[in-house]
Amino acid sequence: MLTPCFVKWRTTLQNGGEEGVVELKDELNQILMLIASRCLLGNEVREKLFGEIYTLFSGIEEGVNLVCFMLPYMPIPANHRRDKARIRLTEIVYDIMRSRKTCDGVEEDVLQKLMDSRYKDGRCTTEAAVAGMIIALIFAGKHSSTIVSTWTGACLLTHTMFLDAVVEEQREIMRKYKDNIDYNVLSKMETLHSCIKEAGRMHPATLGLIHQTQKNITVRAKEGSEYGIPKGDTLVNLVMLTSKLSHIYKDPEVYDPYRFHPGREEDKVGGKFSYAIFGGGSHACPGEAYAFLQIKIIWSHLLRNFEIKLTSPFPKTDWSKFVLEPKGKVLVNYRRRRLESN
Ligand code: HEM
Repeated sequence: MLTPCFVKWRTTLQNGGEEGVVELKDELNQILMLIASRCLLGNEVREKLFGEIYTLFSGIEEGVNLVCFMLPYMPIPANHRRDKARIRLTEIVYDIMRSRKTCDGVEEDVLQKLMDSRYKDGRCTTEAAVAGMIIALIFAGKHSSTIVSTWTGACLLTHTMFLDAVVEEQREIMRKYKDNIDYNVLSKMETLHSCIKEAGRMHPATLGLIHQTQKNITVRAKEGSEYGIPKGDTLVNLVMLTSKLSHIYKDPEVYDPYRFHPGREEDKVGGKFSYAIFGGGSHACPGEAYAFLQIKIIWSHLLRNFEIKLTSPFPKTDWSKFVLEPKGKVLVNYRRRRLESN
């Protein structure tokens, strides 16, 4: 299903040549938009509307900063562009849904699943609800994955030991499975998986999680003291702090993907919420497995087909954004290669 996305992306990445310099965040954003539009929205978008949808989502993403979050209705250009983009995206989704209904077309994508879904009481989903859910899903799926895959690249390209380990893992995969990368093969890329997971821990996309307690609970601190929290209270987990707690993660400021491997498993030391990059509880991210899958597909493809070097300094975090992303341009030099399996 994803091969056409890579073919389309390769043309952009290569820009006609075998080597060059590209801005990594932008490239990853494009491939993730291609994947999202194929898997979530369907063929119509990827074939005919990709450029427009890409621009509209950039308009929405521009509105994901702290000012727009605190003052969502303030008449500033970012809020205006976000709202205009949302209206146009809804129109596009309505058109796709209506044309599928008119032509009796059935596609294999999430949009179709939402269109065919029913509420518990038997009612069909409304057009407005489907459009809202699909736009939210694309945003949730593409934006955070772009950020985590860019941090993964920046971390790997500056840590030779782990880059070599991931490349060796790809060689091993190629020896065994050639280029037949399916779901099962992706689940065998354990080193790459840990490198992505560790990039997420070091650079969490989420500033904090805000949840409301549904019942009275008791929380025990590490020294043993207990705190009662009444039902209805709002709790905030500052993920960028909790993912660096030194009694859970040894040398938390060091990029060390092996901390998740058997024998160490530091993400389990503090209980099930030690690793909260994807949230937790009843509102935990439902797209976690999908996110790992797409980031693994992208980086395994890149490492097998390109030699890549980071040419700009290691990026800083952009604290003005609501979803924390690498600040400024992340430039990489690429040269096409075919990774030899022996
Ligand atoms: C690396 C990529 C991703 C990261 C870091 C991420 C992170 C998160 C976080 C922190 C939350 C809030 C959880 C909480 O409040 O406890 C969340 C919620 C959510 N995510 Fe993700 N996510 C990613 C990818 C995806 C993908 C690929 C999808 C779907 C295609 C997705 C769909 C959602 C949805 C629908 C929610 C709301 C869940 C609810 O409120 O019940 N996410 N995500």
